[in-house]
Amino acid sequence: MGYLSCNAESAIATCDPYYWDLKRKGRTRISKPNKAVKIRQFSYEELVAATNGFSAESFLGKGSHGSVYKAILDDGKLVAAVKKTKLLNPSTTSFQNYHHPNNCTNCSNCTSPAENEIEILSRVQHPRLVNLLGFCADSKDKKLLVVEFMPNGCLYDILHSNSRSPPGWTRRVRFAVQIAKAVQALHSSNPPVIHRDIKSSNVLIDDNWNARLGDFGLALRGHVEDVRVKCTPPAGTLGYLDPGYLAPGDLSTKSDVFSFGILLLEIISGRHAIDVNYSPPSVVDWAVPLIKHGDFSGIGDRRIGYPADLAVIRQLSVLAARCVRSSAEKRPAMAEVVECLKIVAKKVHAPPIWNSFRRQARCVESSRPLMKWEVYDRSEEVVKITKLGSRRNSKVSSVQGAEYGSEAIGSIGGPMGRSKSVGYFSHKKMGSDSNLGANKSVLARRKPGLAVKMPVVRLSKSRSMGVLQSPRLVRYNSRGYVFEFGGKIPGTSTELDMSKLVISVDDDRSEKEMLEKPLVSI
Ligand SMILES: Nc1ncnc2c1ncn2[C@@H]1O[C@H](COP(=O)(O)OP(=O)(O)OP(=O)(O)O)[C@@H](O)[C@H]1O
Repeated sequence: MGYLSCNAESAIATCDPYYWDLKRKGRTRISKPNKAVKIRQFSYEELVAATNGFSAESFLGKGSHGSVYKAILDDGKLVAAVKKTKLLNPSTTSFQNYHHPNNCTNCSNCTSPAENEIEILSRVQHPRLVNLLGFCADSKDKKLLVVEFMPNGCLYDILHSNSRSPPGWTRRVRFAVQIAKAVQALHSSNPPVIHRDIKSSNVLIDDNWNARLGDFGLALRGHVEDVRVKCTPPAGTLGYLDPGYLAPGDLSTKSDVFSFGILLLEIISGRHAIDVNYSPPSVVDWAVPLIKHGDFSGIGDRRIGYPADLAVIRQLSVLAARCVRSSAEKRPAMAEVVECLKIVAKKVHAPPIWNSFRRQARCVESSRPLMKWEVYDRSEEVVKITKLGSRRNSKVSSVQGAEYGSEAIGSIGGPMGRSKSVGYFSHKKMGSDSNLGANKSVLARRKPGLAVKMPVVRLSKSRSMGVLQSPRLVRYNSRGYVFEFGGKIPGTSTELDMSKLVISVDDDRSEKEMLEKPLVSI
């Protein structure tokens, strides 16, 4: 995507330099000025050798400022990414357009994105950033950046690629928390750093599948009085850019909050920031009216269905809507965004017993209206946990009521009804002799055309209790398969009737793995 620039050199930028947000909240702890991080200086020859002469095999991708290559350094002990900026055309480069008349060395108009990135990343390091390892200057004194290598691509590809299954809610929320923490770290550093280009293609995924914020070519570090901040014209990526950031003086940390809000909408919906296939094309113009009307069901990514706790979508959507408010002052600070997301993360994480089978389940009451992407008929929708003489089973019911009592989505308005999650069962509550005489429907995501292999559903507790097999395929549509199966676990006396329980599988494994391995292992 292109960069937007406008000439407004005289205004003064603000980036909450006096920490008004923190002071207003009674938190006056101000971090010490960031010390310079020790970074390494590489020789050009070293990088040429490490990238095999910047070969096609080492090529990782191309951005608006240049190309990125994989580099193997230190006899294979260090794998890094080398960012090689292209030769700059003075007529098209924004920083050249705004060249400071005095040719100062302190102004971002007079430094290249690579120099800017080195300047900032040599001061700020954080586990959620793509950190700088070193740099190098070529024979023409053009800077090359050496940054941490991110082997799992960028969030943009993960969200929008058709060739892999989209991430589930747990992973999406985890990414959102990690990106928010990265932005918060920038905003709370001293002096603050405003990234100005938060977008899914600048979020890279490390070898542990953690999200890292990268690409500091447009970032600004400084206080209101700094020449660098005062002279820098607006920039960013269309679709993510704060509409109120029209002159240098409009800049604040809240511009990043806006871009983060767009990114959050993208994470929730799987929609591009701008997509002409939608009306309106802008994700914010599309999503905010839906959120205002409480139509959270229309926001979630249709490819993955619902999270176990529907409050997850509601809370994410409301937070995103707050981030993209047109009035910058009304947007939350990133510290607040992080706190909100941590709460959502607790909801999206199932308790340990359910984590063990890495999927989420939900019961749906018959009174709830059908959601747009649900694949089962209303006739199958009646879900009830019935007590059949077991004290243990009654606990299961009451646990659900207690968990959801304060979080009834239906009370927010809109088409979402109150839902109950079987994800809140614990093996203690089920007891050692629980019986799952069950009729269940299991919905698994599945690509059309793949042969169906019937899953084995293991039912056990802390120890394996039995195996429920031979599920019956009820139907298939483009969203997946619905299985219905029943049976009793051997050696049990009480019965928990989970008739018409609907389990939607939110599983990050591949489709193949998901069908070949047991769907449910309690
Ligand atoms: N540290 C890294 N490790 C692995 N791949 C990277 C790394 N940094 C960038 N890449 C890859 O290189 C490509 C170009 O990245 P770059 O940051 O230059 O541009 P971009 O963010 O895609 O676009 P723009 O410059 O317009 O923001 C991207 O596809 C990205 O996946």
